[in-house]
Amino acid sequence: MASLRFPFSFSQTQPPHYSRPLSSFPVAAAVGATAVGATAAFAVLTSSSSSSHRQFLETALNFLFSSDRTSLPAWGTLSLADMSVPVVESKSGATFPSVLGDSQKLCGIGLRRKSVFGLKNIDVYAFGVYADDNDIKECLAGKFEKLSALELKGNKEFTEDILENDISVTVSLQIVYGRLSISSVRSAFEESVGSRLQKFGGSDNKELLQRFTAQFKDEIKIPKGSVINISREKGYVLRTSIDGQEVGSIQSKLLCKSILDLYLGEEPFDKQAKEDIELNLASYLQK
Ligand SMILES: CCCCCCCCCCCC(=O)O
Repeated sequence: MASLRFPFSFSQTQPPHYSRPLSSFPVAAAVGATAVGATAAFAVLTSSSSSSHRQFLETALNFLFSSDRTSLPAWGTLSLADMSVPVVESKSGATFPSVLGDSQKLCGIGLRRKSVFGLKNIDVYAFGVYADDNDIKECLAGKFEKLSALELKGNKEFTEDILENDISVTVSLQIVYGRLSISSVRSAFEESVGSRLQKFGGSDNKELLQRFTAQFKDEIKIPKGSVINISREKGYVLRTSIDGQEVGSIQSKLLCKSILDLYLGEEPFDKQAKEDIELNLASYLQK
């Protein structure tokens, strides 16, 4: 039988490692558990089937029982973003801040693996998806607020509305493969974004794809640790920056949807990441 371990070895200075970290649901469970007693938290912890959720819950509990904590957040409103701890994608070691800019909260992280010459899979980049919770609420609360976060997870209409609507979202790619050239970044985008442009917009979008990939100019270096941020901003403006330097912006609803579809669509690069992201986005409607 598992034993109760309080406090966990949580350090405020060292970012916690999660392989699959960010479900508001277990955090909410942890917060709730504080109110009803550690026994309930223990029950949730020991019955959690997924080791990542278990890990995440442990961290949440650490936070709650940490001596550094000065005040308890309101019932059910705690998310990792509120804890302001960076999140580490455990397989690659890539670290993601829990909040981007003023208002975008980290909703989930994942890993993009790609097969090379059909032979072996390499880990190319880790990614984090950020969204503005107020935007989500403004756009989608009217339609979905009666459904629980768990009911919304996997709900096709909800996912479709996230892809389609003018909601601020950023996908942050952190390169983990050490020998990446900018031309391979261009061709990877050509393949993945190209297939989505075709799926949603038909075959007549070569020029749009070319405008997007042309942002990744030959002189740009992309060593391990480089960060490519791709943001959908208000008015369906897709802004791209590399290591904090803007490389271009393109106003196109179709392009925005095609990029987000890579991570949240029917065939996402990382299925578990998509689930975590959806659950967190859905939880914003409940707050
Ligand atoms: C050797 C493999 C090279 C792959 C480079 C991918 C770099 C970024 C591409 C982003 C879009 C995608 O993941 O398809």
